[in-house]
Amino acid sequence: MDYGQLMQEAIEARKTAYIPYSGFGVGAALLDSQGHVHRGCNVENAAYTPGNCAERTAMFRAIADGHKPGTFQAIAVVGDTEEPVAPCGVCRQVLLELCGPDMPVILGNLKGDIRQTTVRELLPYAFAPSHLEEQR
Ligand SMILES: O=c1ccn([C@H]2C[C@H](O)[C@@H](CO)O2)c(=O)[nH]1
Ligand SMILES: [Zn+2]
Repeated sequence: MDYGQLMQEAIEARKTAYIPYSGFGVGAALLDSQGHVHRGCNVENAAYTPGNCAERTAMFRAIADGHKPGTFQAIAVVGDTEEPVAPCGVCRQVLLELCGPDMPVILGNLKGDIRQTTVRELLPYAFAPSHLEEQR
């Protein structure tokens, strides 16, 4: 599966977004170590705060299906945006935890613009799991 195909999966995932409040649909597609895709969409809530982003839906779905942190190959994310969609800060932190700093992140929009980056580029100087193990 190439990144173009992964983006197509994200575009499909976006169609299931539950977005009664923002109207802003996002889709994500996470590629696992076996080449299988885990789709995610954003899921909103009347109380707003409980809403979940597409990226986290895809990651949590894969973890719940038994995949281990650090074993994923790439994630594609898409929104109907002028520029390739920008993941929120919370998702960047979860991407670091579950996908690691070097994993490719493919950002896109419905016009077909693509931006390839990494988790490290999206979250520099990050607070990381390893910091909890440091002793003084
Ligand atoms: O990368 C992003 C950015 C935003 N959203 C969602 C959160 C909310 O449901 C809506 C508007 O912020 O879009 C995502 O799912 N992923
Ligand atoms: Zn997010």
